[in-house]
Amino acid sequence: MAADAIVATGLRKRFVLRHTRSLKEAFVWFVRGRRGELVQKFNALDDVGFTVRTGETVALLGLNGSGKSTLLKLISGVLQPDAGVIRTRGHLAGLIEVGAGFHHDLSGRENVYLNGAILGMSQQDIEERFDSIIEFAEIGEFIDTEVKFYSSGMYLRLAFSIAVHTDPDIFLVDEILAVGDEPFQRKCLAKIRELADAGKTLIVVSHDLDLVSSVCERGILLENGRLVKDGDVASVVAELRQRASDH
Ligand SMILES: Nc1ncnc2c1ncn2[C@@H]1O[C@H](COP(=O)(O)OP(=O)(O)OP(=O)(O)O)[C@@H](O)[C@H]1O
Repeated sequence: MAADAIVATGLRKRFVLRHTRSLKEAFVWFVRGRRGELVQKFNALDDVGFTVRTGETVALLGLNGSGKSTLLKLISGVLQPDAGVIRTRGHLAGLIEVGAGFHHDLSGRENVYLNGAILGMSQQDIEERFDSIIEFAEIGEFIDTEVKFYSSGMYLRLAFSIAVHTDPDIFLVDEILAVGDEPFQRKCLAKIRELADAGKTLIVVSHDLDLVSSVCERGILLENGRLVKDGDVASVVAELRQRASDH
C-alpha cells in the first residue's frame, strides 16, 4: 500500500485584512484598554485537513481568494500554519512563485546553480543535468544574460526546468500555464504527465478545469478557506461549476 505523501490536519492561516486605522480609531482602541485587535484579521485557511497518498495527482480547486495558493505554500513550507500540522514525505519541488529563488543580477547560468542548490541538488547533480535543464528551458544564447532582462515566459521556462530536474517526489504546480506560450505549455504538461506516470505525487492549482481534469485524478475544493469537497476530480469540478454559477 502506498505511503502518505502529505498529511494535513486542522490547518489554519490568518492574514491581516486591514493594517491602517484612522488616528481616532487607534485612540479609541487605546483608551479602551487596547481591547480587541487594532488590525483586522481573517482566516485564509480554516480547519483544513486531508491526506494525499504517494503517487496521487490532486487538483486544488476554488474561486479566486479561496485559499489554494496559501495551502500550496503551507505544503511547500514557504509559509507556516497558525494552527494545525502539515507533514510531507520525500523531496519536494515545484513552481510556487515563478522565479522566486532567482537573483535578478545573476545570469541564467548562475541562477541554475543557485536555484539548484536551494532545491537540494549537489554541485555534481547540477553539472550533470545542466545541459538538459538549458535544453528543456530553450533559453539558448540567453543563458549568460542577467535574468532581470528575461521575459516572464523565459523566467517560467528556466524555473520550471530547474524544478523538474531536481527529481522531486512531490511536485507542486501553481498556475504554471498562465505565462508560458502554447508550445511550452504543451511541453510542461507532457513533463507533468511523465512525473505522474513515474509515480510522483502531484498537487496542481489551476483555473483551467479541463486541464486539471485531464491531469489529476482527485480534486480538493476550497471555499473561503474551508475544505468543502474532496473526491474524484470530475465530481469536484462539477461541484465547483455549480457553486460558481450560483455565485
Ligand atoms: N501575504 C498575505 N497577506 C494578506 N493576505 C493574503 C496574503 N496572501 C494571501 N492573502 C489573502 O488570502 C486569501 C487567499 O488567497 P490565495 O492566494 O490563497 O487564494 P487563491 O485561491 O490561490 O486565489 P486565486 O485563485 O485568486 O489565485 C485572499 O483573500 C488573499 O487576499
